[in-house]
Amino acid sequence: MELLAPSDYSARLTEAVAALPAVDVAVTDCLGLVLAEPVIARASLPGFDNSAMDGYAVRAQDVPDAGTVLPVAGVVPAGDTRRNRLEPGTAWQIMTGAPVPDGADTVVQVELTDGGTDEVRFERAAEPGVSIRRAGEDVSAGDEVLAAGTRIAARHVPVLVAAGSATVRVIPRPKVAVISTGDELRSVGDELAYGQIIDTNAPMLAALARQAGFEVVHIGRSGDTAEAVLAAVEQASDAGADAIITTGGVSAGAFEPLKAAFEGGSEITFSKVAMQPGKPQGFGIIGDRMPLFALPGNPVSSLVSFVMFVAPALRTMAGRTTDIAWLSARVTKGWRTSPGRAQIARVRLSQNDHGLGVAPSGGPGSHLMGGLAHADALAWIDASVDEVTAGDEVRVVSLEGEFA
Ligand SMILES: Nc1nc2c(c(=O)[nH]1)N[C@H]1C(S)=C(S)[C@@H](COP(=O)(O)OP(=O)(O)OC[C@H]3O[C@@H](n4cnc5c(N)ncnc54)[C@H](O)[C@@H]3O)O[C@H]1N2
Ligand code: MOO
Repeated sequence: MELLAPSDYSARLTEAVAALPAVDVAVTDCLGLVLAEPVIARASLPGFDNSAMDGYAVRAQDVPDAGTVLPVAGVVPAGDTRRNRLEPGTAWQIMTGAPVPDGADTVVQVELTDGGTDEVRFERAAEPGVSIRRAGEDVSAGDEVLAAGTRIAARHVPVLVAAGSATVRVIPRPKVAVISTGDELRSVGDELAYGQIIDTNAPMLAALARQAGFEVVHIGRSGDTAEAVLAAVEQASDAGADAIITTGGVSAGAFEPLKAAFEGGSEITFSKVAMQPGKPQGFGIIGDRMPLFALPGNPVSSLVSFVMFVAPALRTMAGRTTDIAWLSARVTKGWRTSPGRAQIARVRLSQNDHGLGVAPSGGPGSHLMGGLAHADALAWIDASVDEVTAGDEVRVVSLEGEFA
């Protein structure tokens, strides 16, 4: 079977999926989601002229000199819903955020006065237009405050909330189900007979999916028969999943349950990708538009496949970027790699005077979980390269964030 270039394989997956249908979500619950429509301000911001300082609202012309004394008409606290009026020759004591009385054209901060409550003495002449935050100077009602396609971050929340909509139309977070396959698998805490191992891939893939910003709705496991796989897939889809990730059973052994369940049908295509780890892959759309990613069983192969192929496709479903957040780093200690397949190497990053440095972390075996825990990034090494040497520039993606 011909080896596919990783980029071609990834494109095949991202092109086969689509953004989920938009839904309305409370503005307070939309962190990390992508706007399906622009957000239009229902109200101007600020909503009214208000004071930027604690002090006195006056007409500047009434405070022409240092030493001017004016009677204080009252106090305007923040939240005052009265429509106050300033009579010429008087002052209102005013607090930060309080509405400026009609007729006042400036605010003198309290530090420049004697702070009086019945009458107030000013230390210097007042300038017009000081310390007033004008209605609409930030946002005007009807303005587009956020464009469709914006992924909501904390910095967007104030304007989103203040703009006055209780809900926003967003693309929901894809719901993911994870299924591990293999008769040898047991759960953490179970007694292991000789030949059995703990299922590490299902918990790892669930963690990867959550780390990348998706929701996990089901974690299942299947034995090594086609019937068991099909039953597990049905359970995952009953759990409300938008996408299913399986691990194991996609290579050349005598018991390859994913292949047994789907090979020969038209739904899942099994491929070999020119990448190490992560060569054997399966993907297809099953039933009613359900993407199924069939990843290799070796734990590191599974992790690399998630970062390289599954996460970009799930991001497409979430309306997010397909791009992986590659950074450029300079190799500080070299390593050998076997040519023919792109190597996705486990590495550690360091910061040095020249920028980001990168060194290998552990061996290349796809079963090495201890070493994986010490790597904090993956480095892309082209298929044509057989030796990476100190000083080479390589692309790396951090394993700490969302990979995008
Ligand atoms: N004759 C060949 N053998 C293999 C080939 C090949 O091309 N020809 N490819 C190798 C490569 S590369 C990979 S990667 C693996 C992929 O194997 P499968 O996807 O079929 O996965 P399994 O055989 O089920 O398991 C492989 C390995 O990983 C362990 N495993 C599986 N699931 C889990 C889990 N949930 N948690 C922890 N560990 C798991 C499993 O016990 C095996 O050791 O195939 C190579 N073989
Ligand atoms: O492709 Mo396998 O993932 O090399 O170990």
